[in-house]
Amino acid sequence: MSGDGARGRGGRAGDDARRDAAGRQRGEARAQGRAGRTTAAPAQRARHGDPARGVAYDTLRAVADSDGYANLVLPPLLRERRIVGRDAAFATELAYGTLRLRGRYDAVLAQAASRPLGQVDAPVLDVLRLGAHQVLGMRVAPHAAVSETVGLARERVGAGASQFVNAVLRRVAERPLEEWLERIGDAADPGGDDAVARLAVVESHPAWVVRALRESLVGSGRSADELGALLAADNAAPRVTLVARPGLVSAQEVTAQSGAQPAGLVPTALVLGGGDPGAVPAVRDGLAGVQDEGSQLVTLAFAATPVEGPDVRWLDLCAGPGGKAALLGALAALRGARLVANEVQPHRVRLVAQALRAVPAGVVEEVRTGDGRAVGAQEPGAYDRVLVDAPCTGLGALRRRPESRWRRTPADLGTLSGLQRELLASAVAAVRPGGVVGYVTCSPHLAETQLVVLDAVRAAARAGTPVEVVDAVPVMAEVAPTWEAVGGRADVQLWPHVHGTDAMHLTLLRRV
Ligand SMILES: C[S@@+](CC[C@H](N)C(=O)[O-])C[C@H]1O[C@@H](n2cnc3c(N)ncnc32)[C@H](O)[C@@H]1O
Repeated sequence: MSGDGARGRGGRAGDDARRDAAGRQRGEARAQGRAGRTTAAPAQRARHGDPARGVAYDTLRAVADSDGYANLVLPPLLRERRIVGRDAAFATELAYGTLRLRGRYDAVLAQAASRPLGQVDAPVLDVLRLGAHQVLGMRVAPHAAVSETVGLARERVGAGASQFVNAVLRRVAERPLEEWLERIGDAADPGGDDAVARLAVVESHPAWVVRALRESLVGSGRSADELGALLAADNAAPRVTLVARPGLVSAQEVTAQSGAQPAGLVPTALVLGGGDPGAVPAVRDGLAGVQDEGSQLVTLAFAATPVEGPDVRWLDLCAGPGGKAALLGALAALRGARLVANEVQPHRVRLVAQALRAVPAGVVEEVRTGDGRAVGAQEPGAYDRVLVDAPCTGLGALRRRPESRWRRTPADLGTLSGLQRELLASAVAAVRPGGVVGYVTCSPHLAETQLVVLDAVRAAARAGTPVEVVDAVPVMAEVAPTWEAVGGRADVQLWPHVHGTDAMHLTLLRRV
């Protein structure tokens, strides 16, 4: 099951061996009584209890109270409190894992608690969730997970609540994960005929997301039987993948600097075994970056698609924060092309400029702030290639954004797919006949992928700027030889449980 997967994968067993029974790290120095696990002063530790658990709790509260994003809230808190190394890794797994598996743990807690969860104050419920993840999803000894979490409750939400937390977590710790999964699955699906309801609670996804992902699997030529594996993959921490930007740095150089090893699908992608990617010299200098292998693959495939005629002016229509733009910039430099990077949000435009800092002078024609929907009318037929990496629900990157599955609603689809249609229509107008448009989402939802493309092809014909779908199979054979096309489809749909990437979608279109 994914909870086991989350703790079993990623080589954390070594870390676990070095923690004491309370989930605390026992480095050599600490074991010899020479050092604590953080740089916080002893007085501060005594006042604030376990800093790693405290930071995970504060992250959950910020996500709940201020609509924060865990991946934006947690890193600065770790820095501020000088929590580093294995402590930081422990806090990160505790916060992110708890957020991903919230639905599963709430179902467990609902059975273990003496009162309905709706009557439990939100801060107390967050403490309980953190405790449940330590007991059921991490290798923390149950008695220690309970006592440390009770300590956290006493400190943050009061003595009365801590007794309640103690009682509930003791009940949670009475059964192994597998038994809880049976129980919560049976409670959600008493008749044994509602696989979606069972998977939703066991694999901790909203039911509408489970249904949508099942449709996406089937619609992209895969089997609905893969659904459980897909959901489980969403619950595992993603590996950290680096991109060695071609022409700026070689994969071998990045490996020599970081120990990162080939990811497997595309030659630019390397998996970092551990450590801070920002400390790798090539990353610091912008020659390499942190980028999911799926993002690299769709960018490489877009750039490798043949255009008819000149191939000198490229546009990245939705460029922020600039990961794909930086890879495109590196490729453009090698191929004698120029790149325009467009983004609507000014603060993200600054990130694009930063991402492009290592691309040779003269290659980046412009990094601009603008509404991509207007570009087709403003610059008709002005580009040889246009990439539309569209704003989307992110349902393909749920493992990376731990809270997002609980925030998204089906209503988001309506708003986003309207915007996606407009952006794709603008891209089609901005590319010249013979040129190529790449339509990319980090969502596999059919309403954001195949349906948007279908409408765009029809709309383009009506608008007098017809396009055809380009078969991605020969392009993929060139950029990712191990990739296997499914069901004769011309587009590309990647999956975390199959490819180890985000569930990125790519359709290639050519103006005729
Ligand atoms: C999926 S992200 C792009 C990620 C980026 N290509 C990368 O690899 O780093 C979508 C981007 O589209 C931007 N966006 C949203 N609406 C837009 C519009 N009307 N015009 C241009 N960009 C837009 C968002 O601000 C966001 O930065």
